[in-house]
Amino acid sequence: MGSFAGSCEIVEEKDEELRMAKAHSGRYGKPSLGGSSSKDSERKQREYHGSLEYDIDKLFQSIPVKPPTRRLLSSSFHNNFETSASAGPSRTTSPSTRSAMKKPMTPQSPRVADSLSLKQALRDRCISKASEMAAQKRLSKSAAASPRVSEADRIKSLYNQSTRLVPVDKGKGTLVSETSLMPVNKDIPSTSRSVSQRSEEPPNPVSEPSQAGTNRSGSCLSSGSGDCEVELDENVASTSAQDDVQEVDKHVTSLLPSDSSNKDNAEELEKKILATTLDLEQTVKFDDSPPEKSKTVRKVTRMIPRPKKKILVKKKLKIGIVSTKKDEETNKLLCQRCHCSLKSTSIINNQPPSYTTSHEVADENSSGSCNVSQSSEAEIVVMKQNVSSSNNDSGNKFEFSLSSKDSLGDYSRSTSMSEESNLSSRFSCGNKPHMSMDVRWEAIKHVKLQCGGSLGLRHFNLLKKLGCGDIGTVYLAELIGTNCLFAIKVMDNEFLARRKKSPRAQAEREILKMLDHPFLPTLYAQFTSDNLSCLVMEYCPGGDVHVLRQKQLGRCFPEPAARFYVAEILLALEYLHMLGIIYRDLKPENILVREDGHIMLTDFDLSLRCAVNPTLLTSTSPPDPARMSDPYNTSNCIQPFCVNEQSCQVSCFSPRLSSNQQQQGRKPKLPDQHLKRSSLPQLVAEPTEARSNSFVGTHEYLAPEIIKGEGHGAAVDWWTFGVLLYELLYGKTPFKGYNNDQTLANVVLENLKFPDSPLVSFQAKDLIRGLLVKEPENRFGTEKGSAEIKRHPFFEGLNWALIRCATPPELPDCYDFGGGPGSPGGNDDRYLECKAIGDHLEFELF
Ligand SMILES: Nc1ncnc2c1ncn2[C@@H]1O[C@H](COP(=O)(O)OP(=O)(O)OP(=O)(O)O)[C@@H](O)[C@H]1O
Repeated sequence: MGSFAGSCEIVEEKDEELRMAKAHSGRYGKPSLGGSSSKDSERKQREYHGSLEYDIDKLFQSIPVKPPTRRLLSSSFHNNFETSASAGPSRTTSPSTRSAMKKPMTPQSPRVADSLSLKQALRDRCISKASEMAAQKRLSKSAAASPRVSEADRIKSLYNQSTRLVPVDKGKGTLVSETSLMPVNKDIPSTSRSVSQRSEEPPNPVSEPSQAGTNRSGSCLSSGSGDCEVELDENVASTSAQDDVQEVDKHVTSLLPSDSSNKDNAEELEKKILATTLDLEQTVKFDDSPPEKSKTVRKVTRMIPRPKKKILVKKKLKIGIVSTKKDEETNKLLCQRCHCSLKSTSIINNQPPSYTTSHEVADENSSGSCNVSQSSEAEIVVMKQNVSSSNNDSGNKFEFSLSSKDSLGDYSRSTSMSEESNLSSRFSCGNKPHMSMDVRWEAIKHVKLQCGGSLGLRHFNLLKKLGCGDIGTVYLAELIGTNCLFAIKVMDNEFLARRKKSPRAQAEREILKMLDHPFLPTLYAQFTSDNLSCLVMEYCPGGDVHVLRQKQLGRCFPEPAARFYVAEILLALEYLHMLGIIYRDLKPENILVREDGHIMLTDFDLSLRCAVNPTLLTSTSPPDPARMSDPYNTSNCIQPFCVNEQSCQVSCFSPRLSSNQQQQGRKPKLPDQHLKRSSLPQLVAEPTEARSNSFVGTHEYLAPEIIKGEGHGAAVDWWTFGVLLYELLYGKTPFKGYNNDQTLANVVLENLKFPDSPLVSFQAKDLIRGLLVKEPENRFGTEKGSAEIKRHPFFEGLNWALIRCATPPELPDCYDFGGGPGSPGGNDDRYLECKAIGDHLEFELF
């Protein structure tokens, strides 16, 4: 109150104060007696000036008093108070306000009795006003926080989830690599203390994820399409995060039930809180205890947005390669780093060139920076991998080594892991049967033969840059002396090592070597040249599906086209899962379009490798003739060139009945109605037990379990598959928010909604609904993998075995080969410059 009165009345003149003081001393003081009494009166006057009474009197003076009715007075005060309050401190300079304030200061002083009652009224009024304001403040807070108990509970539980150490499911024996779970320090009594203790620890630099990102510590995982992919670094403590943590604690505490009915406000606030919580979910790890008893070391990390151009390392490395015109006798390649020339024996009589370079040999023999000793002739790769197993506590890390005679993956290996039999059979395939008739194999073989087996960058004409990723740059290249085009991914080993991205590059390389599928890239060769690691892959001239979608009418695909693309993706994912590869980065940007319009899924550096145990689910029922006309039947192909998909899967991947089924002679549980009608066995090769705690992917495509940090497995690929289908059909992703945090919050909390337009079939929506189930255990595909998805009515009538012979959707005219040597736009003198701009490393071709 004092402050109210004071602030209201401070504008009045001094003489008026004096007058009031006198009146006051007259009223309450004793009569003055001589000199001492004058001193006395001065003292009293001083005391009075600082007293509450003075304030009240001042306030009183400012009010136009109409003695007959106290009510009127109150109301009048109220009005004046509001006026003055709204005028704020600037009242002192506002003439209008001042005049208003002066108004009550008319000479008509009220009588003492009136004054007392008025004072009381004023005091009451001020107190009630203050308490009213405080109450309003409280109300607005609590109203915003929790009008609906269920919402609050939901958020609280989400918060709790985020703060809980991921439980180990002993029954399933799934969780591995829980390296992100910090031990609980019971000695640390409070939240803030635990945070500060953490921040006192020496800063721990960003650490690289274990193979394929199986823990939460590590560096930013990204690929260059402008989306953000993040991987948490739990080792970086920050004091600002401490504030955030406390803020979230406060938020969550305030989410207690209240009686407010302001639902809209509350929802908005909840979302905000959730966004903060979610953000912190990524950045902070708590324990389960209530804040005041928190004992856990909080690990702070930061979401790192994925820029179009990757922020990498500060490095200035220039490697230039110059080649002279093709028809010249000597095809020179100049290294800009040391300006040595890479000699070529030229293209004489159409002989492929052969080059020698001193440091290329050295590079090939050096282990580089990625713990991999490489050469095009022989290679020993040591990989560590976290694999799910029934022994979930240990994480069951295993290690295996691969050796190769040939860079294309003819391996012999030694491993302690029995489940690898299927992997080894893939490795031994060597020359990619589905591409065995491909002229590009022949061309590569031919050049290798000519140059003594040591294929290098010098054998290629780099025609143009196709794109820049997080770990390397991809060029369109022509194998010199042939008309064969390739996409070459060039990665700088030193750079990768410095940025601790070598394991990602290695994982990608290893996965590429394993692949042999029409909808996945073929790796034709790999070599290391000038400390640059190069992967020679199949070139896709059709661009990516993201760009292709932008070119569609309404920026979305017609349903048949979308169905075609997702069907091919489904087969690719099925194959990857069979190999124990969880892809984890499905999005249109990673789906390239081949020249023939079919697709190719690329980019495996975020993929997780794990054990898989393909299981053949059989039925003992006799063959059902009706199934031959079953639209879901995939083996009724009459085309001579068609390989029966199911029998192929059986023979290629040697699935076996699960040991339980074999031992108990039990009839396996059938996956669905369609299978019940079928007598053919069904292959389920889903790595259902794989678990990772990495935070990887692209915001709009991240599965809820990744966001919540609950640990994830192969089901994330079925979630992203649902998001993909949605985006292809509707031209946008289902949970996109106005920023990344909002998107993450939406993924976890928002219900799936379908726009009214474009019109999409019930089947498509039904499939999307099944895939975008937030709980992975209830998600379509989780249990039986692609087998159950393929049988969904959305794919009715699709002949899976023949899809690669089907006519793809029509492509817009977007082929661009960039011109070859000698062709318009072609560039015969080539420079490959690897330069660093800030933190960004870029290879330039000019
Ligand atoms: N085989 C290919 N054929 C045609 N273009 C390709 C091929 N491979 C890659 N590209 C293009 O090169 C770009 C960079 O590819 P890259 O895989 O290095 O990066 P990314 O997809 O951003 O992934 P990341 O950053 O995770 O490595 C891609 O966006 C794609 O457009």
